[in-house]
Order: sequence, then structure tokens, then C-alpha cells
Amino acid sequence: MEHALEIQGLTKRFGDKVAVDGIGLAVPRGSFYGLVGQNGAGKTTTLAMAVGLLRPDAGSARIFGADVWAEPAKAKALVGVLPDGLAMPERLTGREVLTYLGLLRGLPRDVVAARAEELLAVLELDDAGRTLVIEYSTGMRKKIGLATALLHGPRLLVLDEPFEAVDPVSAAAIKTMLRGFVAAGGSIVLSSHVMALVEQLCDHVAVVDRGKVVAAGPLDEVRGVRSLEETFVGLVGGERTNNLKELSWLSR
Ligand SMILES: Nc1ncnc2c1ncn2[C@@H]1O[C@H](COP(=O)(O)OP(=O)(O)OP(=O)(O)O)[C@@H](O)[C@H]1O
Repeated sequence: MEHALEIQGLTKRFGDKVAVDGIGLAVPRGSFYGLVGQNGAGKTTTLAMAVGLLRPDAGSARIFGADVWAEPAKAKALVGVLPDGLAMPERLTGREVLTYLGLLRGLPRDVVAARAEELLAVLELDDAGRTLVIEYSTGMRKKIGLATALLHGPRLLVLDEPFEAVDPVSAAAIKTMLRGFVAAGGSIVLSSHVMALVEQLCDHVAVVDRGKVVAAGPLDEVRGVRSLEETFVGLVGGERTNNLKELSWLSR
């Protein structure tokens, strides 16, 4: 049976810098998959290549068997994406953004209107539906981005740092929604720096370090008897933990 997302040998260089170095991942259908790694490890670049937003130097990505580069229309119909630094039409309201993108996706106008209403309510963006995106806070931008990812009813969600800058009440609503999505048969890949969040939500995890996957699989197998945070620090190195000594001028 094909995977929700399968990537093989993905590689990306920026000048001399190898940002992603032959990453492979297999995301089982129905799984909630967490991608963790330090700043600059290559998570955003990997996810952008996996969904067809950034062309890899080498490697391939398939969404439910559809090659992201050879069959983009087929692959992209199956996936909802919350990219890093999503560019939005700033002079539209939240509801107008959803309407515009829903119609671009080919959804009937009444379906778009009904779904937009539901998404704005679930994400507690009711007022924001009438507010221009340019006036949104960072967290509100994340939430409207999530709504655009969900609008066409994808089978796979790929979310880059979906909880960054989101308040705890909204985060709880989003978690419930994402859990419901997986319970209903959907698959999710998300990246995060927050180990506790990944442990709470995900059943699979991959640890990325310097452009490579250093551990991947079911959460319980990757972390063993330790917490994910301990496992993570053990895998990617935590040697500079006592650097206050180096910043002696900060001592009182
Ligand atoms: N457009 C770009 N041009 C040059 N270098 C880039 C570009 N995008 C990413 N990089 C570099 O590639 C590496 C991986 O970056 P990436 O954003 O994928 O990491 P990340 O794991 O998502 O980091 P973070 O957790 O901080 O978001 C970094 O060294 C980054 O500086």
C-alpha cells in the first residue's frame, strides 16, 4: 500500500551549503508524523520540496503514489500545505482569502462559503473573517493559513511550525481539529521545535540534523524509555549547555 508521503534522496544546495543531504522518509497513511530538528537543520527546505514548492537538486517525492513533480495536479489536490512564511493577499479579509482560494481550487461557491464559515468558527477567527489580513497578528496569520490548507478537504496535511505564535486556547482548538482529522483517516506531517507537543500529538517522528535524518520511526521506538527531548539532545548534541560561563559579563 502506498504511503501518504514518501520522499527519497531529497537534496538541496544553496551555493556551497548543503541544506538537505539525501533525506528519505516514509509517512504511513493515517499517521501523525512529527519532524524535529535544530534551527537550520533542513526541516523547512525538506517540507517545501516534499510538496512541490521548491525544486530539489536530486531525489523524489510522492503523495499517495503521485509524483509531486511529474504529476503535480494530482499530487497537489491531495495535500493541504501550511508553508513557512506564507505570503497572503494582504488587502483581503480572512473570508475573502478563503473564498478566493476555494474558487481557485475549483470548489462550488456555496461549498466554499459553508466551509469558510465553519473554519473561521473552529479556528476562532470569526471577527478576523471581516478584518484585512494586513491587520492580522502572527498567530492569526498562522490560523488563516491553516484554514486555507484545510479548505479543499485534503487527505494529507503538511504543516511547517503550525503552533508557532499561536496562543494556548487557539492551540488547544487546533490540536483537537488535527486529532479529529487523523481519527477520520487523514495523515499529517508537521515540523516543530517543541518536543512536548510532538510527544502529545504524533505517533511517528523523524529527527533531522544537518540535512540528514538521524532517527525515524514510531515515536516509542525512537525515544525508547527516555523523553523525546532527552533523545533529541542525545542525537543532535547538547555540548554547549553551560555557556553562561562564557558570558561572564552577564553575571551579577
Ligand atoms: N533560500 C535560501 N538561501 C540560502 N540558504 C538557505 C535558504 N533557505 C534555507 N537555507 C539554509 O539551509 C539550511 C536549512 O534551512 P531550513 O530553513 O530548511 O532549516 P529549518 O530546520 O527549517 O530551521 P528552523 O527550525 O530555524 O526553521 C540553513 O542553513 C539555512 O540557512
